[in-house]
Amino acid sequence: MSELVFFSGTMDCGKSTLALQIEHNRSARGLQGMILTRNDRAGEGKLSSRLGLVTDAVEVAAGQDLYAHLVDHLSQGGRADYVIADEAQFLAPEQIDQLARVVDDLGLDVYAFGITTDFRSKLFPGSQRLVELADRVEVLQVEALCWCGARATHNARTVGGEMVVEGAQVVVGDVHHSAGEVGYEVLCRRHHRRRMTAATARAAALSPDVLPVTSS
Ligand SMILES: Nc1ncnc2c1ncn2[C@@H]1O[C@H](COP(=O)(O)OP(=O)(O)O)[C@@H](O)[C@H]1O
Ligand SMILES: Cc1cn([C@H]2C[C@H](O)[C@@H](COP(=O)(O)O)O2)c(=O)[nH]c1=O
Repeated sequence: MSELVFFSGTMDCGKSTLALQIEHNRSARGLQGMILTRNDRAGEGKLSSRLGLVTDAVEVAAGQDLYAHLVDHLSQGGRADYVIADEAQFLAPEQIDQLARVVDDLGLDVYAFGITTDFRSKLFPGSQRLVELADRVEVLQVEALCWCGARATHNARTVGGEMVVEGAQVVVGDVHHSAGEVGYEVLCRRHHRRRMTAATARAAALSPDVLPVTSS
């Protein structure tokens, strides 16, 4: 029975790497996947991992009907044995419904990869729909860690190392970024709630206010 599977986790936990591994293992056995993505950091029509692997993908457009895309592809003699959708948080809820229809009506497995929540710890609409519709939600085994060593469960957006809570939901970026740029950092819930990033924790530790007071 074909399935819609949502592989979810924070940024930088290995989702795209797993997508590329699934693709590699299936293509090594002669299967052919339809690889979809949207707004990958490597550029349009790319699915990339921080381990350096990258493959070509179909860049999903806003409003594109993904079920119709698959039907057109197959009816024109193209082949698709399964579907991989990376950065699935950026898909519209309707597009997730179309992927569910690909599973149910075309009998293809669909593997979707994405972050569940945004920098304000609110669900992305596409991820919400995936949680609602997926046959399985899989949390990745490799733990991304907060600066304190706890499992990272939340994505913070940072500017100059400080966490921000205002701004557009979608801003493409990375956990590795230059100083001053908008970037991201994964945190545990406790430190996300306290808006405490690695940089602000370091600054607080160095602050004279928190140095132990010596009694004389
Ligand atoms: N130099 C490295 N050596 C080993 N593993 C690395 C290295 N750089 C990145 N990684 C691994 O790659 C993961 C990020 O993979 P990626 O697929 O890009 O994440 P995601 O798609 O979830 O944002 C990191 O959590 C880490 O496990
Ligand atoms: C938290 C958050 C993230 N994004 C963007 C930043 C990246 O371009 C992607 C996530 O990619 P990854 O492969 O999982 O690292 O999402 C965003 O636009 N808005 C956010 O709130």
